[in-house]
Amino acid sequence: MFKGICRETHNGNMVTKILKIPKFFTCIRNFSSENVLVEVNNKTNTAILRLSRPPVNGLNLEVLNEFESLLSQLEQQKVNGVIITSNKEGILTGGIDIAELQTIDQRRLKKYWTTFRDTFLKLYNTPLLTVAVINGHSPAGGCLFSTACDYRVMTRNYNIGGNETQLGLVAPIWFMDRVADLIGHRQAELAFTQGKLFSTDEAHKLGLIDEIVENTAEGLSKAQIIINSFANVPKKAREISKRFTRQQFLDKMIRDTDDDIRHFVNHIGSNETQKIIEQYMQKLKSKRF
Ligand SMILES: CCCCCCCC/C=C\C=C\CC(=O)SCCNC(=O)CCNC(=O)[C@H](O)C(C)(C)COP(=O)(O)OP(=O)(O)OC[C@H]1O[C@@H](n2cnc3c(N)ncnc32)[C@H](O)[C@@H]1OP(=O)(O)O
Repeated sequence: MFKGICRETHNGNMVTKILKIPKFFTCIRNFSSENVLVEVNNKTNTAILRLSRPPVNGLNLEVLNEFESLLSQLEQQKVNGVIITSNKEGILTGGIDIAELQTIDQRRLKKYWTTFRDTFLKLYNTPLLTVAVINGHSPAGGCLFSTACDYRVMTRNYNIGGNETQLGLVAPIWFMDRVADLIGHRQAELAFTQGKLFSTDEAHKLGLIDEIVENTAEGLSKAQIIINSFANVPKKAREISKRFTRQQFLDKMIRDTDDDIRHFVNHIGSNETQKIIEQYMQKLKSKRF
Protein backbone atom coordinates (compact mmCIF):
# COMPACT_ATOMS: atom_id res chain seq x y z
CA MET A 1 0.00 0.00 0.00
CA PHE A 2 1.05 3.59 -0.66
CA LYS A 3 -0.16 6.31 1.64
CA GLY A 4 -1.12 9.42 -0.23
CA ILE A 5 -2.50 12.79 0.69
CA CYS A 6 -5.32 14.22 -1.34
CA ARG A 7 -6.39 17.83 -0.89
CA GLU A 8 -9.79 18.89 -2.07
CA THR A 9 -11.97 21.92 -1.61
CA HIS A 10 -15.44 21.40 -0.13
CA ASN A 11 -17.69 24.45 0.27
CA GLY A 12 -14.65 26.70 0.10
CA ASN A 13 -12.73 24.78 2.80
CA MET A 14 -9.57 22.83 2.09
CA VAL A 15 -9.95 19.21 3.25
CA THR A 16 -7.00 16.87 3.55
CA LYS A 17 -7.68 13.14 3.11
CA ILE A 18 -5.24 10.32 3.76
CA LEU A 19 -5.59 7.79 0.98
CA LYS A 20 -4.51 4.17 0.98
CA ILE A 21 -3.60 3.28 -2.55
CA PRO A 22 -2.86 -0.33 -3.53
CA LYS A 23 0.66 -0.36 -4.97
CA PHE A 24 -0.33 -2.60 -7.82
CA PHE A 25 -3.15 -0.52 -9.23
CA THR A 26 -1.93 3.04 -8.88
CA CYS A 27 0.12 4.96 -11.37
CA ILE A 28 0.69 7.87 -9.00
CA ARG A 29 2.83 8.03 -5.84
CA ASN A 30 1.79 10.90 -3.69
CA PHE A 31 3.74 12.35 -0.75
CA SER A 32 2.77 15.98 -0.48
CA SER A 33 3.89 18.26 2.34
CA GLU A 34 1.90 21.11 3.87
CA ASN A 35 2.67 23.64 1.14
CA VAL A 36 4.03 21.58 -1.73
CA LEU A 37 1.95 18.94 -3.51
CA VAL A 38 3.94 16.10 -5.04
CA GLU A 39 2.90 13.32 -7.33
CA VAL A 40 5.18 10.84 -9.02
CA ASN A 41 3.86 9.06 -12.06
CA ASN A 42 4.88 5.42 -11.72
CA LYS A 43 4.84 4.90 -15.46
CA THR A 44 7.10 7.80 -16.44
CA ASN A 45 8.81 8.03 -13.02
CA THR A 46 8.48 11.81 -13.28
CA ALA A 47 7.55 13.97 -10.29
CA ILE A 48 5.37 17.06 -10.40
CA LEU A 49 5.91 19.50 -7.52
CA ARG A 50 3.12 22.05 -7.18
CA LEU A 51 3.61 25.04 -4.90
CA SER A 52 0.43 25.33 -2.91
CA ARG A 53 0.51 28.07 -0.32
CA PRO A 54 -2.35 30.56 -0.68
CA PRO A 55 -2.64 33.33 -1.52
CA VAL A 56 0.50 33.74 -3.67
CA ASN A 57 2.80 30.80 -2.84
CA GLY A 58 5.02 33.16 -0.85
CA LEU A 59 8.38 31.62 -0.08
CA ASN A 60 8.48 31.51 3.70
CA LEU A 61 10.84 29.36 5.78
CA GLU A 62 8.45 26.38 5.85
CA VAL A 63 7.93 26.27 2.07
CA LEU A 64 11.68 26.41 1.51
CA ASN A 65 12.39 23.64 4.04
CA GLU A 66 9.66 21.43 2.61
CA PHE A 67 10.81 22.02 -0.96
CA GLU A 68 14.41 21.13 -0.11
CA SER A 69 13.41 18.01 1.78
CA LEU A 70 11.08 16.82 -1.02
CA LEU A 71 13.84 17.27 -3.57
CA SER A 72 16.14 15.15 -1.41
CA GLN A 73 13.48 12.43 -1.28
CA LEU A 74 13.07 12.55 -5.05
CA GLU A 75 16.84 12.25 -5.48
CA GLN A 76 16.77 9.13 -3.30
CA GLN A 77 13.92 7.73 -5.36
CA LYS A 78 15.95 8.40 -8.50
CA VAL A 79 13.04 9.83 -10.45
CA ASN A 80 13.60 10.55 -14.14
CA GLY A 81 12.74 14.20 -13.83
CA VAL A 82 11.08 16.85 -11.67
CA ILE A 83 8.55 19.37 -12.96
CA ILE A 84 8.06 22.43 -10.78
CA THR A 85 4.89 24.44 -11.13
CA SER A 86 2.10 26.14 -9.18
CA ASN A 87 -1.14 24.66 -7.99
CA LYS A 88 -2.69 28.06 -8.69
CA GLU A 89 -2.75 29.03 -12.34
CA GLY A 90 -1.78 32.69 -12.61
CA ILE A 91 0.92 32.82 -9.93
CA LEU A 92 4.01 30.63 -9.80
CA THR A 93 5.06 32.48 -6.66
CA GLY A 94 4.98 36.06 -5.42
CA GLY A 95 8.64 35.50 -4.42
CA ILE A 96 9.89 35.85 -0.88
CA ASP A 97 7.06 36.07 1.64
CA ILE A 98 7.65 39.68 2.62
CA ALA A 99 6.65 38.90 6.21
CA GLU A 100 10.00 37.07 6.46
CA LEU A 101 11.78 40.35 5.69
CA GLN A 102 9.86 42.42 8.23
CA THR A 103 12.26 42.01 11.11
CA ILE A 104 15.53 43.45 12.37
CA ASP A 105 16.26 40.26 14.36
CA GLN A 106 19.65 39.36 12.89
CA ARG A 107 19.41 35.69 13.90
CA ARG A 108 16.08 35.26 12.14
CA LEU A 109 17.27 37.07 9.03
CA LYS A 110 20.41 34.94 8.98
CA LYS A 111 18.40 31.74 9.35
CA TYR A 112 15.99 32.75 6.59
CA TRP A 113 18.68 33.75 4.13
CA THR A 114 20.76 30.63 4.83
CA THR A 115 17.69 28.47 4.12
CA PHE A 116 16.81 30.48 1.02
CA ARG A 117 20.33 30.06 -0.38
CA ASP A 118 20.48 26.36 0.57
CA THR A 119 17.17 25.65 -1.16
CA PHE A 120 18.29 27.45 -4.30
CA LEU A 121 21.61 25.55 -4.22
CA LYS A 122 19.80 22.24 -3.78
CA LEU A 123 17.71 22.90 -6.88
CA TYR A 124 20.61 24.31 -8.88
CA ASN A 125 22.91 21.47 -7.95
CA THR A 126 20.58 18.48 -8.11
CA PRO A 127 21.64 15.75 -10.54
CA LEU A 128 17.94 15.30 -11.40
CA LEU A 129 16.52 16.79 -14.58
CA THR A 130 14.38 19.78 -13.61
CA VAL A 131 11.84 21.70 -15.68
CA ALA A 132 9.96 24.77 -14.46
CA VAL A 133 6.44 25.16 -15.79
CA ILE A 134 5.94 28.84 -15.03
CA ASN A 135 2.15 29.02 -15.14
CA GLY A 136 1.76 32.52 -13.76
CA HIS A 137 3.56 35.61 -12.51
CA SER A 138 7.03 34.94 -11.24
CA PRO A 139 8.62 38.05 -9.73
CA ALA A 140 11.93 38.18 -7.83
CA GLY A 141 12.44 34.96 -5.79
CA GLY A 142 10.07 33.14 -8.16
CA CYS A 143 12.17 34.06 -11.17
CA LEU A 144 15.33 33.14 -9.28
CA PHE A 145 14.13 29.63 -8.44
CA SER A 146 13.03 28.96 -12.02
CA THR A 147 16.51 29.92 -13.26
CA ALA A 148 17.92 27.07 -11.17
CA CYS A 149 16.05 24.54 -13.34
CA ASP A 150 17.46 22.90 -16.46
CA TYR A 151 14.61 24.14 -18.66
CA ARG A 152 11.81 26.70 -18.40
CA VAL A 153 8.47 26.86 -20.17
CA MET A 154 6.04 29.68 -19.42
CA THR A 155 2.40 30.40 -20.16
CA ARG A 156 1.46 33.61 -22.00
CA ASN A 157 0.58 37.00 -20.53
CA TYR A 158 2.43 36.83 -17.22
CA ASN A 159 5.49 38.60 -15.83
CA ILE A 160 8.86 37.32 -14.74
CA GLY A 161 12.08 39.00 -13.60
CA GLY A 162 13.92 40.63 -10.74
CA ASN A 163 11.83 43.61 -9.60
CA GLU A 164 13.72 44.19 -6.34
CA THR A 165 15.22 47.52 -7.45
CA GLN A 166 11.71 48.85 -8.15
CA LEU A 167 10.86 48.11 -4.53
CA GLY A 168 13.96 49.92 -3.26
CA LEU A 169 15.74 46.63 -2.43
CA VAL A 170 18.89 45.19 -3.94
CA ALA A 171 18.75 41.70 -5.44
CA PRO A 172 21.52 39.28 -4.45
CA ILE A 173 24.52 39.31 -6.73
CA TRP A 174 24.13 35.59 -7.48
CA PHE A 175 20.62 36.21 -8.83
CA MET A 176 22.15 38.81 -11.16
CA ASP A 177 24.91 36.35 -12.13
CA ARG A 178 22.41 33.60 -12.88
CA VAL A 179 20.21 35.87 -15.01
CA ALA A 180 23.35 37.11 -16.82
CA ASP A 181 24.19 33.46 -17.59
CA LEU A 182 20.85 33.19 -19.38
CA ILE A 183 20.36 36.58 -21.07
CA GLY A 184 23.88 38.02 -21.18
CA HIS A 185 25.59 40.60 -19.01
CA ARG A 186 24.34 43.72 -20.80
CA GLN A 187 20.69 42.71 -20.68
CA ALA A 188 21.02 41.63 -17.04
CA GLU A 189 22.59 44.98 -16.18
CA LEU A 190 19.66 46.82 -17.75
CA ALA A 191 17.11 44.47 -16.18
CA PHE A 192 18.41 44.75 -12.60
CA THR A 193 19.15 48.46 -12.62
CA GLN A 194 15.56 49.02 -13.76
CA GLY A 195 13.99 46.26 -11.64
CA LYS A 196 12.37 45.04 -14.83
CA LEU A 197 9.59 42.47 -15.02
CA PHE A 198 9.43 40.92 -18.49
CA SER A 199 6.32 39.68 -20.24
CA THR A 200 6.34 36.04 -21.34
CA ASP A 201 7.18 37.13 -24.91
CA GLU A 202 10.01 39.43 -23.82
CA ALA A 203 11.44 36.75 -21.51
CA HIS A 204 11.38 34.28 -24.39
CA LYS A 205 13.11 36.65 -26.81
CA LEU A 206 15.87 37.27 -24.25
CA GLY A 207 16.34 33.59 -23.35
CA LEU A 208 15.17 33.94 -19.75
CA ILE A 209 12.66 31.21 -20.58
CA ASP A 210 13.05 28.51 -23.22
CA GLU A 211 9.54 28.05 -24.59
CA ILE A 212 6.07 29.57 -24.48
CA VAL A 213 3.00 27.42 -23.88
CA GLU A 214 -0.70 28.24 -23.90
CA ASN A 215 -1.71 26.74 -20.55
CA THR A 216 -0.58 24.57 -17.64
CA ALA A 217 -1.64 21.31 -19.32
CA GLU A 218 0.44 22.09 -22.39
CA GLY A 219 3.30 23.14 -20.11
CA LEU A 220 3.21 19.84 -18.24
CA SER A 221 3.17 17.78 -21.41
CA LYS A 222 5.96 19.90 -22.91
CA ALA A 223 8.00 19.36 -19.73
CA GLN A 224 7.48 15.60 -20.03
CA ILE A 225 8.64 15.73 -23.66
CA ILE A 226 11.82 17.53 -22.57
CA ILE A 227 12.43 14.92 -19.86
CA ASN A 228 11.78 12.08 -22.34
CA SER A 229 14.24 13.63 -24.79
CA PHE A 230 17.01 12.76 -22.32
CA ALA A 231 15.95 9.11 -22.09
CA ASN A 232 18.71 7.87 -24.37
CA VAL A 233 21.42 10.12 -22.97
CA PRO A 234 23.78 8.16 -20.66
CA LYS A 235 22.70 9.27 -17.16
CA LYS A 236 26.11 9.55 -15.51
CA ALA A 237 27.55 11.56 -18.42
CA ARG A 238 24.56 13.94 -18.31
CA GLU A 239 24.88 14.43 -14.57
CA ILE A 240 28.61 15.17 -14.75
CA SER A 241 28.09 17.52 -17.71
CA LYS A 242 25.43 19.39 -15.72
CA ARG A 243 27.79 19.66 -12.76
CA PHE A 244 30.67 20.89 -14.94
CA THR A 245 28.59 23.57 -16.68
CA ARG A 246 27.37 24.82 -13.30
CA GLN A 247 30.57 24.42 -11.29
CA GLN A 248 31.97 27.94 -11.73
CA PHE A 249 28.75 29.64 -10.56
CA LEU A 250 28.48 27.19 -7.69
CA ASP A 251 32.09 27.71 -6.54
CA LYS A 252 31.62 31.48 -6.53
CA MET A 253 28.33 31.31 -4.66
CA ILE A 254 29.77 29.03 -1.99
CA ARG A 255 32.98 31.08 -1.70
CA ASP A 256 30.90 34.24 -1.13
CA THR A 257 28.52 32.69 1.44
CA ASP A 258 29.61 34.72 4.47
CA ASP A 259 29.69 38.04 2.61
CA ASP A 260 26.30 37.38 1.04
CA ILE A 261 24.63 36.53 4.35
CA ARG A 262 26.23 39.54 6.04
CA HIS A 263 25.06 41.86 3.25
CA PHE A 264 21.54 40.46 3.42
CA VAL A 265 21.30 40.84 7.20
CA ASN A 266 22.71 44.40 7.09
CA HIS A 267 20.61 45.46 4.10
CA ILE A 268 17.27 44.02 5.22
CA GLY A 269 17.87 44.60 8.93
CA SER A 270 18.49 48.34 8.54
CA ASN A 271 15.78 50.75 9.67
CA GLU A 272 15.85 52.44 6.28
CA THR A 273 15.10 49.16 4.42
CA GLN A 274 12.46 48.21 6.99
CA LYS A 275 10.60 51.44 6.21
CA ILE A 276 10.78 50.69 2.48
CA ILE A 277 9.42 47.18 3.04
CA GLU A 278 6.61 48.45 5.25
CA GLN A 279 5.58 51.01 2.61
CA TYR A 280 5.71 48.36 -0.10
CA MET A 281 3.48 46.02 1.91
CA GLN A 282 0.96 48.82 2.37
CA LYS A 283 0.98 49.52 -1.38
CA LEU A 284 0.57 45.83 -2.10
CA LYS A 285 -2.39 45.54 0.22
CA SER A 286 -4.10 48.62 -1.18
CA LYS A 287 -3.05 47.67 -4.75
CA ARG A 288 -1.53 51.12 -5.35
CA PHE A 289 1.12 50.44 -8.00
C1 LIG B 1 23.86 45.73 -0.24
C2 LIG B 1 22.97 44.77 -0.90
C3 LIG B 1 23.09 43.34 -0.45
C4 LIG B 1 21.98 42.49 -1.05
C5 LIG B 1 21.76 41.21 -0.36
C6 LIG B 1 20.56 40.45 -0.86
C7 LIG B 1 19.25 41.11 -0.54
C8 LIG B 1 18.04 40.42 -1.11
C9 LIG B 1 16.88 41.27 -0.88
C10 LIG B 1 15.67 41.10 -1.31
C11 LIG B 1 15.21 40.03 -2.13
C12 LIG B 1 13.93 40.01 -2.46
C13 LIG B 1 13.37 38.94 -3.27
C14 LIG B 1 11.85 38.87 -3.26
O1 LIG B 1 11.34 37.89 -3.67
S1 LIG B 1 10.96 40.19 -2.60
C15 LIG B 1 9.27 39.83 -3.05
C16 LIG B 1 9.01 40.41 -4.37
N1 LIG B 1 7.69 40.07 -4.79
C17 LIG B 1 6.85 40.95 -5.27
O2 LIG B 1 7.13 42.12 -5.37
C18 LIG B 1 5.49 40.41 -5.66
C19 LIG B 1 4.42 41.21 -5.07
N2 LIG B 1 3.14 40.64 -5.42
C20 LIG B 1 2.52 40.85 -6.58
O3 LIG B 1 3.02 41.47 -7.50
C21 LIG B 1 1.14 40.27 -6.72
O4 LIG B 1 0.65 39.98 -5.44
C22 LIG B 1 1.10 38.96 -7.56
C23 LIG B 1 2.10 37.91 -7.09
C24 LIG B 1 1.35 39.30 -9.03
C25 LIG B 1 -0.34 38.36 -7.44
O5 LIG B 1 -1.30 39.33 -7.74
P1 LIG B 1 -2.84 39.12 -7.34
O6 LIG B 1 -3.31 37.80 -7.77
O7 LIG B 1 -3.57 40.33 -7.81
O8 LIG B 1 -2.82 39.04 -5.75
P2 LIG B 1 -2.70 40.25 -4.71
O9 LIG B 1 -1.72 41.26 -5.17
O10 LIG B 1 -4.07 40.73 -4.38
O11 LIG B 1 -2.07 39.49 -3.45
C26 LIG B 1 -2.86 38.64 -2.65
C27 LIG B 1 -2.40 38.78 -1.21
O12 LIG B 1 -1.04 38.33 -1.13
C28 LIG B 1 -0.22 39.37 -0.57
N3 LIG B 1 1.13 39.25 -1.20
C29 LIG B 1 1.43 39.31 -2.48
N4 LIG B 1 2.76 39.10 -2.68
C30 LIG B 1 3.29 38.89 -1.46
C31 LIG B 1 4.62 38.61 -0.99
N5 LIG B 1 5.66 38.49 -1.81
N6 LIG B 1 4.80 38.45 0.32
C32 LIG B 1 3.76 38.55 1.20
N7 LIG B 1 2.47 38.82 0.82
C33 LIG B 1 2.26 38.98 -0.51
C34 LIG B 1 -0.95 40.65 -0.96
O13 LIG B 1 -0.56 41.69 -0.12
C35 LIG B 1 -2.38 40.24 -0.77
O14 LIG B 1 -2.62 40.23 0.63
P3 LIG B 1 -4.07 40.67 1.20
O15 LIG B 1 -5.04 39.72 0.58
O16 LIG B 1 -3.93 40.53 2.69
O17 LIG B 1 -4.27 42.09 0.74
